[in-house]
Parts: sequence; structure tokens; C-alpha cells
Amino acid sequence: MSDDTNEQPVAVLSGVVKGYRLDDVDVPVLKNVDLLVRPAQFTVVLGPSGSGKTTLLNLIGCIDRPDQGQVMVAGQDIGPMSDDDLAAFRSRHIGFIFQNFNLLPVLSAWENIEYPMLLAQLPPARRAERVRRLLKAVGLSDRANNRPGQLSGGQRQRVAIARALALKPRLVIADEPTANLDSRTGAEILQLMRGMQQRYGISFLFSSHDRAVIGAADDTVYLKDGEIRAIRRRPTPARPALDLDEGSADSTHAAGDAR
Ligand SMILES: Nc1ncnc2c1ncn2[C@@H]1O[C@H](COP(=O)(O)OP(=O)(O)OP(=O)(O)O)[C@@H](O)[C@H]1O
Repeated sequence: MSDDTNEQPVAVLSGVVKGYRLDDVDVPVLKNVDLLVRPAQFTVVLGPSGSGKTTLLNLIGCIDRPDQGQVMVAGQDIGPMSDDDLAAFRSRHIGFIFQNFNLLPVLSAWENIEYPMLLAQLPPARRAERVRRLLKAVGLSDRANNRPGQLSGGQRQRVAIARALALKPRLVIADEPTANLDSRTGAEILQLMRGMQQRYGISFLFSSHDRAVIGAADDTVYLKDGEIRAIRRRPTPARPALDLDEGSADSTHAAGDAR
């Protein structure tokens, strides 16, 4: 690896090759990618359309496996895992945030956040306490019973952030998380994610064209034609992290959000 860090990474890619087969033709997408994703940082992947950003995020998000090379996430090589093991590993270690929020429309904010914990069979009392803390942390305690259709875009993304954190992941993958928000709301969402990242020591890995997201990045990965052309890292001091189930759940959101 060419990356230089003394910290335990959340993901390490070595010699990763990934392509797709279209009409009997192999289309290479990622070509010999080496990357280290630092813990508790904002990492943004930049690149032109078709450069392989989503393909890269899908590998690190354990949605897909490499054709060649190795993808280590939270210290585990995902290549040899069965589909079931990979799915279980993904839900335990990784949260996802999407530009379209992807909330279940018939469920309330509370139920959307609780849903991953139900699937993971957490006991009811633990679920309830964690949903309460997460709603407070994203500034939506008073919207627990609202369904997504009764929330603004920014509030929906807050619910999605809380849901992404429900199983205490080490890594949150956010695909253009501010793309469908106006710039002020996008800035609030960014600030909220920064607060979560610092408070709970979570890594955020973004794909984004939003200048505000790019400007906030600790690490920026430039992808072109399936190759990493440059990595810029800002030195960031390590901070002590809280456990989601411990300490106070004070809101870390920007003022004036609870519209
Ligand atoms: N499932 C698939 N089957 C076939 N080809 C695919 C598949 N997924 C992606 N590709 C191709 O791989 C290349 C890289 O796609 P990818 O979605 O990773 O790019 P991207 O950088 O995220 O692009 P964008 O910014 O437009 O979302 C593109 O040429 C795309 O057409």
C-alpha cells in the first residue's frame, strides 16, 4: 500500500480489479485500485460520470465483490464470504445513506429508525432507548410519529442518518446525500453528519458533486477511468468517541432544523 497512516483503517483495497459483462463483452471499470479508508474521517470520492465511483462504493459497502485483488473491511477479507455472510457482515458494520433517502413510506420516523434493529433482533427495550437517542441526536424527537410523506427533505435525510447509525456501524456510505436538498438544508445535513462522525467515531465515505461536501472532506480520492489518480489527506487529530448507548444524546444538529 502506498497510503501512509498509523491508524487502524476501516477499509483497505489492494490491487482491486472490477468489471461487468455486457453483451458478451467484458467492460473493465476499476483497474488495480489501492486505497485505505481512515477511521473516523470524511472521505469523498470524486470523478467524472462513469469513472467507477459507485462501483468502488459498492465494493467497500460489501454489496459486491472484486474480480481480482482484496477488499478488507473492518479487518475482514470480504472476497471469500458467502452471500449470507456478506449480508450479515454488511448490516453489522456498514450504514447507508442515499440521495433519495430510501425510507419506507408506510412507517413512521420512529419505525424507520427501529427497522434495522428489528431485523437484527435487538430486544425491545434496547431498541426503544436507541431510537429515542437517535431521534434526539438528529433533532427530530417531536417528529417520531410522522411518516416520510409528512416530513421535509432535510427531515427525511435526518431520519435516514439516524437509521444508518441504528446498528452502530464503523462506516457509513453516503451516495450523494445532499443532492436532493437545497444548499442551506444540505449544509445542515453535512454539519449533522460531521457531528455524528466526531461524536461516535464513525467513518463517512461519500460520493458527491456538492462543493460543500467536497470542501468538508478530510480525505479526497480522485478517480478517473477506473484508476485512482490522486488522494489528498488532511491531517486530522484523533478524538475520543462515544458509544451510542452511553452518555447524553444531546442534539448535534445545526440550529433551526426542526421545521
Ligand atoms: N451492473 C452493471 N452492469 C454493466 N455495467 C455497469 C454496471 N454498473 C456499472 N456499469 C458500468 O461501469 C462504469 C462505471 O459505473 P459507476 O456507476 O461505477 O460510475 P460512477 O463514477 O459512479 O458514475 P456516475 O457519476 O454517473 O454515477 C460505467 O461505464 C457503467 O456503465
